[in-house]
Amino acid sequence: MLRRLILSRNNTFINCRYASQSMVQTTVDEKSGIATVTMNKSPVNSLNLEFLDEIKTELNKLEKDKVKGMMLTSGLQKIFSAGLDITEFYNPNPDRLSKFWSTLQDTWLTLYKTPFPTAAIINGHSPAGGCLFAMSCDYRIMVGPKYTIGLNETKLGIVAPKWFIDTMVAVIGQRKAEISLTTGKMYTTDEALHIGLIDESVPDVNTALTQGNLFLNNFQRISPWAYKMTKDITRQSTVQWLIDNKQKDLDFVVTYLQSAEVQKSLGLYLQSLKK
Ligand SMILES: CC/C=C\C/C=C\C/C=C\CC/C=C/CC(=O)SCCNC(=O)CCNC(=O)[C@H](O)C(C)(C)COP(=O)(O)OP(=O)(O)OC[C@H]1O[C@@H](n2cnc3c(N)ncnc32)[C@H](O)[C@@H]1OP(=O)(O)O
Repeated sequence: MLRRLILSRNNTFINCRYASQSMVQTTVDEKSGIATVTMNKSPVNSLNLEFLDEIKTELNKLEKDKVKGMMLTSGLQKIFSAGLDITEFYNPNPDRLSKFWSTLQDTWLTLYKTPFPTAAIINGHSPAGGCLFAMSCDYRIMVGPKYTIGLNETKLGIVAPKWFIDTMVAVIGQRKAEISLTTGKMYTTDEALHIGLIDESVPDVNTALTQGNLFLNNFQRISPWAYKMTKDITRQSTVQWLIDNKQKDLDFVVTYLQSAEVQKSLGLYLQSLKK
């Protein structure tokens, strides 16, 4: 791991930690203690095993370094994240599929439970797993108006797992989540703001980062212990369900994803993407 100091947008020095050929770049503003984690896996930030592992490792490092907050964003032009890498579960190797799903569970738990406040800077499309990661942050700022966000699993002929669904219910409520999930709706920025899936819509990424810093700076005046306890209590039932059902969730998903019917739907969906 290499470290260097670079000059940030607001002319303060930031501590930049990066690994050669890394898919995740992190900078930490020395003054505010706020980290920016940038996902950078071309072409669409699809979440495969190695990428998830890198994100999880980075989040754990930030926790160890006691950062004061974290913004999650994308280094790609128009995509926050295309969600889970479909090639991990289309014609999969069963061992790798198990490893992939356990890593997804652990990465999500790490992100959802961070002891520091988090903001998603959604600077591009954010379907499915991309939407899950954005919803797992404490606050969402999306660059409008061109991009879309949502849990579109039914459009792929698959079902969002219970913990994806519970995460969405926690953000927009049961009724809106049910409609969103069953229809696989991808919302425009304006629509997402209207239903509360995002907290702010802004015209460009610089404004999004400024607003993200503003949100995270609110916590300078909040006790970290009070913050963490409140977040733990609020998110407890969703987190605990997965902790208690990790193996069951894994076994079910691995079997379900390898069924002929699901594989057929995924094949057709992948073909439509290539077109
Ligand atoms: C009974 C059941 C009960 C309980 C449930 C139990 C189990 C459930 C089990 C499993 C659930 C699994 C959950 C999955 C959640 C997911 O995240 S699935 C992924 C969903 N993602 C998408 O649908 C996004 C698809 N992509 C797009 O819409 C567009 O690509 C995007 C808008 C992101 C970008 O558009 P554009 O810039 O035009 O790029 P391209 O479309 O040309 O794409 C570039 C290349 O990237 C490939 N690609 C795109 N997305 C993915 C992806 N998610 N995974 C892998 N590859 C992807 C695309 O094919 C192009 O490849 P090419 O260059 O043509 O080779």
